[in-house]
Amino acid sequence: MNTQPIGFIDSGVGGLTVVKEALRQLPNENVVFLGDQARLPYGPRPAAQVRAFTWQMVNFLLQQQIKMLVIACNTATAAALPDIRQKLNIPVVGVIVPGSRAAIKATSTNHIGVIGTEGTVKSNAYADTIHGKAAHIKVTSLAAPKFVPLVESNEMTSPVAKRVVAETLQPLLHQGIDTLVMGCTHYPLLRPLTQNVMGDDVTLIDSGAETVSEVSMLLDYFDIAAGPKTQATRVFYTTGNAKMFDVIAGNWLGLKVNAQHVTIDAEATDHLPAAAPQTVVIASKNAGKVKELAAMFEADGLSVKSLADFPDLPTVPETGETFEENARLKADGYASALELPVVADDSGLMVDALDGAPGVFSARYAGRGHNDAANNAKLIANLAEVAPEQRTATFHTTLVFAKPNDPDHDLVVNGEVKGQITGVPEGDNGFGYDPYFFLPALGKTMAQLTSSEKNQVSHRGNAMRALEKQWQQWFTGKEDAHETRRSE
Ligand SMILES: O=P(O)(O)OP(=O)(O)OP(=O)(O)OC[C@H]1O[C@@H](n2cnc3c(O)ncnc32)[C@H](O)[C@@H]1O
Ligand SMILES: [Mg+2]
Repeated sequence: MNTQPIGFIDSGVGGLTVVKEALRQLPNENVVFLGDQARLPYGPRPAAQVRAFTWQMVNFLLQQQIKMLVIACNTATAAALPDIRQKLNIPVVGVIVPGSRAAIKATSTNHIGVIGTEGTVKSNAYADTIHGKAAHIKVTSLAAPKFVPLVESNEMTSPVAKRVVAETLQPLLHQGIDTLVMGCTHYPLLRPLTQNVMGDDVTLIDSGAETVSEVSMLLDYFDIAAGPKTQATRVFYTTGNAKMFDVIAGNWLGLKVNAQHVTIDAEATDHLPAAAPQTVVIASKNAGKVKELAAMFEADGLSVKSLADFPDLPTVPETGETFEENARLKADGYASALELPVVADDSGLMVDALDGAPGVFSARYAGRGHNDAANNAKLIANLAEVAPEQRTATFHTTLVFAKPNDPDHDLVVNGEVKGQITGVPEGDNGFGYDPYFFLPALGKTMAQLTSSEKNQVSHRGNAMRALEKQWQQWFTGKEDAHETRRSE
């Protein structure tokens, strides 16, 4: 009996598909998992770099006294398994041989498809392994580089995921493939979408699940299984964002996961060029705003989250006196709490006849129990004596984009639009003061515009266009200093 843990490593959350199978097949075993999300994805990286990163993960887990190592990542298995197996004196299991073996068993047309990351496909590891055992089988491999980002941003069932999966798998259809190897441990999280596109006649092989059968066999062979009375522990480490990891891992494993953030080699990470983020959080509780802001980032290929995705996060109070102060408070506060890049918007209506009110108090204009209707009622009451031509007003937005724990380098942009406050509300679109905000040039209120029409003229649209020009450069650290300085 041996109660030391089995170690699992992966570039991200994908290896959890193997852990899930291990919890099912080997419930008495202690498990320790490390995901290297800070340096994800591994797929496009050169093999030598994948090997170096994999060794850093291995060394971290060796300090946890593991009795067996599972490389729950196809890219890392293809790049590093022989080397690691040769140098460690504990059993080391990869995912490629078990997946290949299961595929050979399943095929009757003798044509196997393999999907994997660019690294796995380029290495030819599946084709070589399959041909080493059964040379007559035809193997068609296809890289699916968009799958890992979908899974890591928890987008497994979204319409975008559906489209990406259908488009990616297109070249594998109508070729007589009856067995498809999901050659990346992230892919089983997209299993329903994959099965749907390939059709029910195609057998999907989950290399990770097959790997656990091999682990089970080796535990017996080396006589190192944990005894039946073990109170099993499951420990999770990530080099990335622990909160995000907990959400995905918790859903997938059906456990309460409390991952610990670790740094396995800060020096190696520091030398890497900053990659553009995959996920951006819009730090707003206002669904109208989130919808308008999300459209831009999604068009730039990012996955967008909002505060609605993090319901337990404490609210950052808006105690500033200007739009910029409030937007900075929200962006910096949420970015450091979430350890993710965050965009915050502070916006409001400034009415000239009311000396710029409600201004930064636009959301809470009506005081306790405020809502859009109460705010609008107070606005109209305060303007009752003001002639229509004097009811000029400006909508203002300040957007602040913040990286985690770097408040001195926020990106700040502004946008405005001018109009007039009408006495009679018109239109059902938009939110807040939109039904009363009349645009003389269009002869309509903001609430009479569709969302894309509003975006073309609005304060937020103008600010977003300014942000769109700058954010990618700013994010990778090549920003022009004057764009980020604190405005007076
Ligand atoms: O702070 P968050 O969670 O982002 O949401 P909020 O609604 O409290 O946002 P603000 O503090 O920036 O207050 C902005 C208020 O200004 C008004 N407002 C801002 N942009 C608007 C728009 O495009 N159309 C109509 N009203 C708008 C509306 O009443 C908002 O509640
Ligand atoms: Mg607010």
